[in-house]
Amino acid sequence: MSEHDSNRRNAPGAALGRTLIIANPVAQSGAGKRIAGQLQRFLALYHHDSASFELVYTEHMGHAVELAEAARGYDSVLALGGDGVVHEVANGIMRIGAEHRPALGVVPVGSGNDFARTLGLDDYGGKDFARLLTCERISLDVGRVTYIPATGNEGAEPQGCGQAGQHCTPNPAESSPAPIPSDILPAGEITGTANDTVTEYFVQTLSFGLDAAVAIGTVDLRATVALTGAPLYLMSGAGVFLRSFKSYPARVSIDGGAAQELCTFLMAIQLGPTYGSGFLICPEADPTDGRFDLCYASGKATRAHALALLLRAKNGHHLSSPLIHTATARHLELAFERDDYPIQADGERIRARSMTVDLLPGELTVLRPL
Ligand SMILES: Nc1ncnc2c1ncn2[C@@H]1O[C@H](COP(=O)(O)OP(=O)(O)OP(=O)(O)O)[C@@H](O)[C@H]1O
Repeated sequence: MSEHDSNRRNAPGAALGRTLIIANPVAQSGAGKRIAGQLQRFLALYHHDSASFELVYTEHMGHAVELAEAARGYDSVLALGGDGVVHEVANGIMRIGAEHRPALGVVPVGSGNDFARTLGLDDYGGKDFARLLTCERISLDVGRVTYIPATGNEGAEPQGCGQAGQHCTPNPAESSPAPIPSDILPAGEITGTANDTVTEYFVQTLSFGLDAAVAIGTVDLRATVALTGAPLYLMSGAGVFLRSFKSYPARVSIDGGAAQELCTFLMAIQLGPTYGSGFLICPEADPTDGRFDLCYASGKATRAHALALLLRAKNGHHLSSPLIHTATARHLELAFERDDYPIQADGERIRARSMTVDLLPGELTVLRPL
């Protein structure tokens, strides 16, 4: 190898190779566009070969899936935005055959940034671009969820859960989730023929129940309040606990075991340890260990008790409660009593009556800053 080649290989940014940056201009209330411009200027000044970077802006929800799917031939795709855009870019990349799949990198400019936190980018201020150029390629596990999209109107109100108590028999008028516009399409790919089965991937979190309602609630809230990060999630959480507190009866089978009837107010299936902008729901979760970490609540809980538990999850202190259960898994079958449960994958809403969840070990190459 010549000295020139060696310098080039060790130059900042060499690990990225030919790179497509997919930027959400409206992420974090418009900060996405400003930070993408700053990144472009930084790369033009400091990178050894600025021609190997291309920047493209998303124009609408779901666009990042299409842009990433078309990135075959690139070495890396950087998702600039929040967890929603990371989710879409990951889904686009996963549609590319494994041998041609670019690596996923993140420039976190969002409200939650939980996937970035898993990669050690929690103190990223949107300006530390040099860190992007010194990174390593690692293989991370990916979650795959398969479901038939639901319309959101089927099923009776939950009838309660035996021992679970008052919280399982809510007043329907105060507890029905807001209807979801029909133009919100899943990030996943329609793979079925008869039933339009959707296959969708996630890189950080899949959950249903009150925690998912809080994440979904931030979407509307951020349009009206100038908050981001944990304060945004706490405000959304206050609304959910005041207006929509209830449990979500579900039938859950883990790794092919007998189905359990759960009356739970939350169930999280995690690849990384946090969701909801840093809530440490599964502190031991590790996206390189080939398994999901699960956390679910089961048993009688009042509204105040459930709220206290969720707040304690900010630091992982919820785990000492007898209501909280943990497990690990590679395969889950979930069936819900209704098809309008709040369900989120990396913060994006899914609407389904049942779903199958599988772990794909080491399927995604990810750029982790050193
Ligand atoms: N150009 C666009 N116009 C409107 N919405 C868009 C556009 N590009 C992407 N979106 C949608 O914006 C939503 C949120 O994007 P993103 O996750 O990047 O930022 P955020 O909401 O600020 O952060 P977080 O997801 O971490 O809370 C996603 O559902 C995405 O599909």
